[in-house]
Parts: sequence; structure tokens; C-alpha cells
Amino acid sequence: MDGVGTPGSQNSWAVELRSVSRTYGRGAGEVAALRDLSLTFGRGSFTAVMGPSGAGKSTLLHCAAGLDRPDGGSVQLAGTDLTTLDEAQLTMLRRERIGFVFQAYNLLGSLTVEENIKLPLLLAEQVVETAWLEHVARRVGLADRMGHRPAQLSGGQQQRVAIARALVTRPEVIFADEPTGALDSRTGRGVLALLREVVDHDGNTVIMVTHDPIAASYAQRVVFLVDGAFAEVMESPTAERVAARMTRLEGL
Ligand SMILES: Nc1ncnc2c1ncn2[C@@H]1O[C@H](COP(=O)(O)OP(=O)(O)OP(=O)(O)O)[C@@H](O)[C@H]1O
Repeated sequence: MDGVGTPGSQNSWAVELRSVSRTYGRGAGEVAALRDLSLTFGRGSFTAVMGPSGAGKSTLLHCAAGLDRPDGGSVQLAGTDLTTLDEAQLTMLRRERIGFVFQAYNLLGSLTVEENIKLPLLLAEQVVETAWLEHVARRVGLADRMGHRPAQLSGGQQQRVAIARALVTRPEVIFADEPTGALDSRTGRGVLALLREVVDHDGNTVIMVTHDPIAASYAQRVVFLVDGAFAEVMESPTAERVAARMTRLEGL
């Protein structure tokens, strides 16, 4: 398997989870959100993560992105073991090496498009290269909107700003959590096509959590979780096949 498989010994993966467990609560209220989960995500791959409600998708994303700590196992980001880092190191790693795209855009309304895109570089105290910034703005189709504020943009354009902001630090991986959840289907398809392009043309790595079979069909493969564990992987997904698989998994 070229993007998803069992852990190997090399640092060739963008993200590698080894025997990751995450349990919430204690005693009778204990919930095992992830159970001994091992998964790898290849560099330059686009993976959708799907599964029934409560399967552990968000927990996987949070643990893989250093937003939450597993109780057991390890998470490697391009060879760095996140479980060995303290909070300050994790914050720095998230800023410099990970891009995030959320359903709710999370742009700062008082800043211009350009300032929003540059923000991760400023927070990481990195030099802002004008040519790179222009390249990223062109990449997402917003070069002529750099002076606008988020409120002056459509939902799809705001999500493109969020994607530019995620790209600007040249991250090891971009995590997208329901990136089209707030968009109408046509605008959503444009955003998904852009995510696929930044993988296919620019070699980025994208891991996207979604409930939507159409969104998942833009990925190169879909990883299905059930009950905190890996269930199966589908290569070259189509919306129809993903929907059929979800119906079966939800019935388990
Ligand atoms: N902070 C928390 N405290 C207690 N239980 C939690 C917490 N976060 C998640 N869980 C539980 O862990 C399990 C996995 O949750 P998670 O949000 O990862 O699933 P999901 O697949 O993303 O679900 P959905 O599709 O509904 O968003 C669920 O049973 C959930 O109730």
C-alpha cells in the first residue's frame, strides 16, 4: 500500500501512528476512543478518514496533530515523536510544521487576507518571502483579494484563505476537519479540488476527516475507522463506493 499501511522503520512517512490508544473518562464512564491504532500516511498523499459517529476520527486527528496526547503508543511527524515533546515544543511544532483547515475557517476578521495568510509565519518568527506569499495567494486564486477583509469574501473564498494560511509554512502535513461542512456543494467541490491540486501538483500531504462521501472521493484513499480501530482502506474512492461502505459499517 502506498499511502496507508502498517508502520515501518524508516522516516518515510509524513505521519505514523504506532499502537495509539486514547481513553476518556474513568471507571463506568470510560470510553476507548482509539484502541491500539497503527496507521501511516505517506508524504504527498491525500487521505480521507471516515467512520460512523464516535468511531474516533476527531480523536485521531487531534492525536496526530499534537492537539491531544495519546495514553499509549507513539505519533511520529516526519520522524519527530510527538509524545516526547513538552507543551511549548508541541505548540511550536503545530505552528511551524502542521497546517490546519477547519470547517469554520477561523480567520481573524480584523486582519486582511494577506495578514491572515502571513500570520503563521509571524507567529513562528519566520521571514515572509514576498515571492512565496504571492505564489501561495495565486495558488488559491486570491492574488487580487489580498487587501480585503474576510467579511468581504464568500465562504468558499474564506476557506481558500484558510488553505493559503495552512500552506504558507510549507508544513509536513495539512489536517482538514470537515473543510466543506459550511459550504454549498458546488463551492465545496472547488475547495476539495484545490486540496487535491496542492497534493498532486505541489507534493503536500493532506489528512481530511469527513462524513461526506463526495468529499472523500477527492482523496486518493479513504481510511475507515470503527470503534476506535482501523477497519479498512479504500484506494481511488468514488462517492458511490464510499457511501455503500459507510452504510455497511454503520450497520455493524
Ligand atoms: N473529551 C471527551 N470526553 C469524553 N469522551 C470523549 C471526549 N472526546 C471524545 N469522546 C468519546 O470518544 C469517542 C470518539 O469520539 P470522536 O469525537 O473521536 O469520534 P468521531 O468519529 O470524530 O465522531 P463524530 O463523527 O460524531 O464527530 C466517542 O465515544 C466520544 O463520545
